[in-house]
Amino acid sequence: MSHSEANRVRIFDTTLRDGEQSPGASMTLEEKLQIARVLEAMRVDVIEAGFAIASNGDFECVNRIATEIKDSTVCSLARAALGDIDRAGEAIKPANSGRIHTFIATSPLHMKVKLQMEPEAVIEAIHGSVSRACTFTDDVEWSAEDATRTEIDFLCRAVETAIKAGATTINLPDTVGYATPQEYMDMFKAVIERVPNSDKAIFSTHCHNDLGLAVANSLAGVAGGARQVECTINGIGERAGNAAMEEIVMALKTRGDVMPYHTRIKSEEIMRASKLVSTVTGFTVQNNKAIVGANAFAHESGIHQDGVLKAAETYEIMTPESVGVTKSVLTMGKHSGRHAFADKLKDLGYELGDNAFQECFRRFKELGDRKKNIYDEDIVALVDDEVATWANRMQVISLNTYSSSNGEAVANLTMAIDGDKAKTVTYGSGPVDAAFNAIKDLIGMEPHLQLFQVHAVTQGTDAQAECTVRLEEGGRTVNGQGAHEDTVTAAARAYVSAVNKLLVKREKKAPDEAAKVVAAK
Ligand SMILES: CC(=O)SCCNC(=O)CCNC(=O)[C@H](O)C(C)(C)COP(=O)(O)OP(=O)(O)OC[C@H]1O[C@@H](n2cnc3c(N)ncnc32)[C@H](O)[C@@H]1OP(=O)(O)O
Ligand SMILES: CC(C)C(=O)C(=O)O
Ligand SMILES: [Mg+2]
Repeated sequence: MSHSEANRVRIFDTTLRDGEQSPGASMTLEEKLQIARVLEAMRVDVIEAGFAIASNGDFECVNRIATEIKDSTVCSLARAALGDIDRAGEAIKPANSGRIHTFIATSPLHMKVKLQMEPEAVIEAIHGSVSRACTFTDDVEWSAEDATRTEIDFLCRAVETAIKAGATTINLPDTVGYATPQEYMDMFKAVIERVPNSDKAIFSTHCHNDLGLAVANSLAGVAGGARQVECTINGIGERAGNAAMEEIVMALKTRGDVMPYHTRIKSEEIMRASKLVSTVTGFTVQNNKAIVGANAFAHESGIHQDGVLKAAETYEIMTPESVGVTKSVLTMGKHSGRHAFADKLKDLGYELGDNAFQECFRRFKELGDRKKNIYDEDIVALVDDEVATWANRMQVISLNTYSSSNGEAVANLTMAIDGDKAKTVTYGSGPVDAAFNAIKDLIGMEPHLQLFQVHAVTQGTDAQAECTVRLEEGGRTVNGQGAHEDTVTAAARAYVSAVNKLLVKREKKAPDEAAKVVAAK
């Protein structure tokens, strides 16, 4: 990729102006300052801080940002009206580098219906507004609002007028997100070629996302000769939003082979900016949003996880670090495979033998079928439970319980006892009581239940339950744990785990007695 100045694309961020025009996205002065600081740290070229005439609050925001921000140009929007321009000029006065961005619509529809102005009057307004802006700063941008629905001859005349009056940046917005990439590129090519003084200005894109084409159109505009892109963090903005800055920056960075342009943006700051804008506006970022969505660097399917573990480039076209994400995530779920599961166990500090691993994986898949999100805590609970019961003499094979609010509960239990299957159907006052009675029936022991505790491993009604059972027998006290997404099964597993520990204690003291009890059933 060539890093010549001719191929440098300036990033003009309008999160604080067009972004704030999203219904419900209003920001306070302090919030705007916070965002402006992050934009400056990202090395954004121009920050459009607001529309100074809109309100005293907007004026103050532009003015404070102009006072504080030193490394980015600070800009205010203004209509083609002297009052607007004077207010914008006043607001940006303290800036190290200040810009006035003045605009007027040039499409037949907007001129006739909205402005109710003849085209000639619009041309005069362009000259007057740009000239006035130049009395405040030599950095003046002019925009042809609704450029993509403007007749090309008139657009060229308007652009020529603006440049003659002193505009150094010419913005050709797709105000209503109507253009296609080919059309947008052709418009830039035509204007740059036909306007005699076009070499005296930098051309700019400004795209809205009504057809989901804002980013594609912006990149097409760059291919057509634009060297400034107007965009917002997370793509927030009027209606369906503006072109998303993070997508433009990373598209140019990742595909320099076919788009030989560059920005000076520090892309590692992208995630921080995205999170801040989302928090401040309350607009959550969709999980599958490019670059900054929670799933942008997350892999759940086993084949992808296996690929990423072998070489991240198999399924990642940019590194998470390059956008400020610490690392990619292998999300554990029903689509995960053995490679990812083994990697997760290693991360969690487990080393399992082959049989235990296969059994844990089987239970993990079962859990995945039933539970939407599998957290690390679920896997820890599952593996601990499996490891704890692996070498045990007694295990719960299956348990079905039936209970109602006004009657006895029934438990239908199958257990493995020293390798043999044993079954029973038993009653109780509730499902847990029935399950415990069933276990006692099969093992032929009557330990005293001292404690029964349940807690949810993670959040949600599909969370696994982790149960603790404390049993006492002949002065020996043991705790057993069990985990399962079915609370009664978790309780039964905990009970049986405690019984196994009692048997171990018995064996240590009186091996014959332990053997007798188990053989009794
Ligand atoms: C495509 C865009 O994003 S453009 C920017 C849009 N952003 C905003 O509008 C947010 C801030 N806006 C505001 O606070 C207000 O609209 C203000 C302060 C700018 C104007 O408020 P008001 O004077 O009450 O006018 P109102 O908003 O109702 O109507 C807009 C007026 O500006 C005129 N106008 C619109 N664009 C321009 C322009 N570029 N140059 C000159 N006049 C314009 C309209 O024709 C209309 O004029 P009219 O009152 O003679 O009919
Ligand atoms: C003010 C202009 C640049 C604008 O936001 C648009 O046309 O979308
Ligand atoms: Mg806009």
